[in-house]
Amino acid sequence: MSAEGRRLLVVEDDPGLQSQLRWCFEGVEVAVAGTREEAVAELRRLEPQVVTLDLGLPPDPGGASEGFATLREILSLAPHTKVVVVTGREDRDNAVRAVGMGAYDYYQKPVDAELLAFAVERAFRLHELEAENRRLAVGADAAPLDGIIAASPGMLEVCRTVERLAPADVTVLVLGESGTGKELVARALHALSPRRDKRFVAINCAAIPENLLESELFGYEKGAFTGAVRRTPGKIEVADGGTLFLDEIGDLPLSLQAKLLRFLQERVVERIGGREEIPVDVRVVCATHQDLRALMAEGAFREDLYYRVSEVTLEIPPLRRREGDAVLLARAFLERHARELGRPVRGFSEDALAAIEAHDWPGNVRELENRVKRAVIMADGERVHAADLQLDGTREAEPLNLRQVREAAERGAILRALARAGHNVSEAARLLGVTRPTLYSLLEKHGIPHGTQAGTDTPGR
Ligand SMILES: Nc1ncnc2c1ncn2[C@@H]1O[C@H](COP(=O)(O)OP(=O)(O)OP(=O)(O)O)[C@@H](O)[C@H]1O
Repeated sequence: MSAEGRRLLVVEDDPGLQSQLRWCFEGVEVAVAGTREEAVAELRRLEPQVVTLDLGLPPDPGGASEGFATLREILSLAPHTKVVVVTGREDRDNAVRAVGMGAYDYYQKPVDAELLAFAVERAFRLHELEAENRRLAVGADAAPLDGIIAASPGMLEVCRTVERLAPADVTVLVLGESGTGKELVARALHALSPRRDKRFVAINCAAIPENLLESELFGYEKGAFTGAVRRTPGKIEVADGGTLFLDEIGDLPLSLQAKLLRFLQERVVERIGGREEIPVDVRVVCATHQDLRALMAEGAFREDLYYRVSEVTLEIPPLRRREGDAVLLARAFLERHARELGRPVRGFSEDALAAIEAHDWPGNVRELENRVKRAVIMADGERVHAADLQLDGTREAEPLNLRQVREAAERGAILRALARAGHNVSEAARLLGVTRPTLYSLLEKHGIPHGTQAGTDTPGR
């Protein structure tokens, strides 16, 4: 916001002081308000970074009740605003109370324009610094391991185990419900290992049909089957020197279980249609949300393979059993998505926080992230409410001004068009009835990411 310049709102009912203060701040756009209603209207219109607020406003010019009410309203609508309260000479108690309520500073009358200008200058500078810090802090949240947000004892223990296991080449089996962060843990094992500069190759055994899975894993020679037009290395080979992450190992068909077991024992692969044994040095990490012991009992999972892949097992607790993590994660996702989507959303209402804590999160962190992302798009004001998360509770957020409502509507329309157009910008522009360059500048304006998406088999991140 500060990129558009410094804006100051002077809330003062004395006409003499009003005209004096209007002109004493250089390089600052100034608006003046004489009452609480005017102040809130100007706050919505101007979006000032700094407000000077005379606590003695009508109908209580001798007291401070109206000033306090105004302060409360300003800080609830625009919490990052720096408010400098201006009080009578004898009124230090109220000044201190105002600071306790969240005002940035106080200034006692009689007004010395030069001194007040200093206080206002400091407030602008602090606002700019804080805005910069907020920008930098996004994503650098409590991170016991790079990329993993956690504070609960259960997850911190997982992180400590990851640190201990990462340097060793042991095969790790990561267990946990869907969406608990198993892939994230596998990536952390890679990132903290000496293999970090080589590739992390992920393959989801449940997502690929059996006949394709074999060629995906082991590769093939030219002419090995119809359509095999050129020699293609498999994922295992591609991961040479790095880490191979086999997700949903419980879904690996029995025929491939035998082949994988052979690879784990002998550390060589043979491409389909090939004769050569190719030595491959990979660290294998597997994951599943299934009960492998039950699968073994049914004969659906080989016992010898189980013992190979589970040299060490690591259990990721479900989100409902991580005390305090849901709110921590929700805050981090809100900051991240608000920034990426360019939405003016700053936090959660009380009812939203209560709902986040009360919810069972059957889809774990993935469900939480999806709900927060959706809420960031849907929220009308600065706060996300329980209703935006589609959790219980229905209190409506109050938008700051019409510009914010318009921007939210504009952004919503763009996101829907992009989704409908499969992220094809030309097609989305056509759906929206604007030119491609116009859409590009709108994407920039709203900070909506566009362009290619990262794959899962990029070299270690
Ligand atoms: N502790 C965490 N901190 C930050 N992000 C997390 C955390 N746990 C999970 N995530 C995010 O949640 C999403 C789901 O995580 P991930 O894909 O690792 O789960 P998974 O257990 O492998 O899921 P599945 O079993 O469905 O494959 C990802 O976007 C991941 O980045």
